[in-house]
Amino acid sequence: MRDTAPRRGTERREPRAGRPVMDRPRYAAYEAIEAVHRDDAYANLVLPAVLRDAGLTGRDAAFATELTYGTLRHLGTLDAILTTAAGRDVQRIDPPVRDALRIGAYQLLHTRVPAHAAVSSTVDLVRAVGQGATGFANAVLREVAGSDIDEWVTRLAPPIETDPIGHLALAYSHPQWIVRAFSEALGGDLGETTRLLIEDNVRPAVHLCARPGLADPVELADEVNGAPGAFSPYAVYLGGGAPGELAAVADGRAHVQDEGSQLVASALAEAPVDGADGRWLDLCAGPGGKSALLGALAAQRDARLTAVEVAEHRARLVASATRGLPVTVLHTDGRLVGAEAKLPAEHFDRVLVDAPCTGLGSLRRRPESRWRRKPSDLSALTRLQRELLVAGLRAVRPGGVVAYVTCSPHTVETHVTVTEAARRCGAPVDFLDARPLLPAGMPGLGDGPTVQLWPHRHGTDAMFLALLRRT
Ligand SMILES: C[S@@+](CC[C@H](N)C(=O)[O-])C[C@H]1O[C@@H](n2cnc3c(N)ncnc32)[C@H](O)[C@@H]1O
Repeated sequence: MRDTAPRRGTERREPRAGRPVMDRPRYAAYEAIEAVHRDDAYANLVLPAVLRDAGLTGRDAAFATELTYGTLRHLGTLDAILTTAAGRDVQRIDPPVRDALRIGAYQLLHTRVPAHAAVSSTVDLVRAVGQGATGFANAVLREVAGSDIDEWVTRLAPPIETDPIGHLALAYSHPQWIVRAFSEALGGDLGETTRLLIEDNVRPAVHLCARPGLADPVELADEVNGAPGAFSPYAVYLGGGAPGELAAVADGRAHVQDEGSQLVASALAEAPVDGADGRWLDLCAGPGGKSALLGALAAQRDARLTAVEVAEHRARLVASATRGLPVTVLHTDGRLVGAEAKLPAEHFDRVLVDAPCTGLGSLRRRPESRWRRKPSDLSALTRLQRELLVAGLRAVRPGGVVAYVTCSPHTVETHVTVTEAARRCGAPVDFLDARPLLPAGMPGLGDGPTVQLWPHRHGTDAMFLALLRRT
């Protein structure tokens, strides 16, 4: 098979003049995926701009979105298949041709697009972006189309009996270290791990938070053609459409927020504290989703939230997300509790430490992130998590409560961090059972005292919550 030599440069590539431009949804998906790989861009940020520039709306935009997100999620498996079909490592294929082939293979193996349409449209795409590789692309795609996805997995994945992690990683397109971390957090249950991996490959519904005191979730659900959430009293599941265009979001009655994030923030607000309850602190606030919910709850209870964020642009996002609410935004390092006048020690009644983390709990929302994250990210992150939680435990007064939250179920970021911070903080702390602070009847919350939410159990991101009371 013939291939073109890898091309240098990162310039934007347009279809070559004089060539027919293939259908716009596929080209839009190609542009978005190329930007993700070339510029380390985020698909959820780059795609809306690509769709707008291409003038795509409705079904065309939905198809381009499916191709972009689906191809990026399934990249690991698609690359293994393409490597076999091409007879060479996929990394050695010219990047534009490689991305086009990935989009073609995704259509062949994961959509109802007829095989001839998937092949011919991809060959058109390669003709526009890949200079002379059409014969190669045609041959590779015909090879891919010769088997369905189950046959490919049977052929390429190691046996589940001898290498369960390797098998699941290939079958459900996740890096092995992430499958291992999920399996460990799920107590080694491979059935549950499989259900989680499947859920990570499905695009989740957008959740809104109807701000308490400002919007009623049932009325909001009617207004946006959505449905009230299953668990959070503030959640509304959006049926479709762009949340940014909703009047309720524009006028501050609601904001976009995963239901799991709503649940952990409201658990902190509901946790019992002894005595005064007017000083609340969010130590890692950007971009401000949990600050907005806590701020709305604080407004109903005559409390005030201090929202701390170290990154200036994210501190501005917090200010904008909490406009009109009793929230003071501080642009500073949360670890300065006790050293910064506005962050006195032993001062706050409720403290949220929603620490920076790997984000392994929200892979379904960020299709490229599973391929970007590395196990080596863990050591710097867990150190920062521990330091921030120690600072949070310094900030809370005796009798007050700290919530430690991550959007990752990795046990090193959850149990290990919490245990270490509690040991090192130098103050007496007790664990509170977080389960009774989540809605009654919520299934699958485990043995406590901490709570791990899961996409496959609860339809939420995999949020972890530990509640610590300063004694
Ligand atoms: C997981 S995010 C918080 C999400 C936020 N609570 C929300 O619901 O929208 C973690 C945030 O902590 C910020 N951060 C990182 N290091 C920090 C530090 N030393 N002090 C304060 N904020 C920090 C990051 O910039 C990031 O915005």
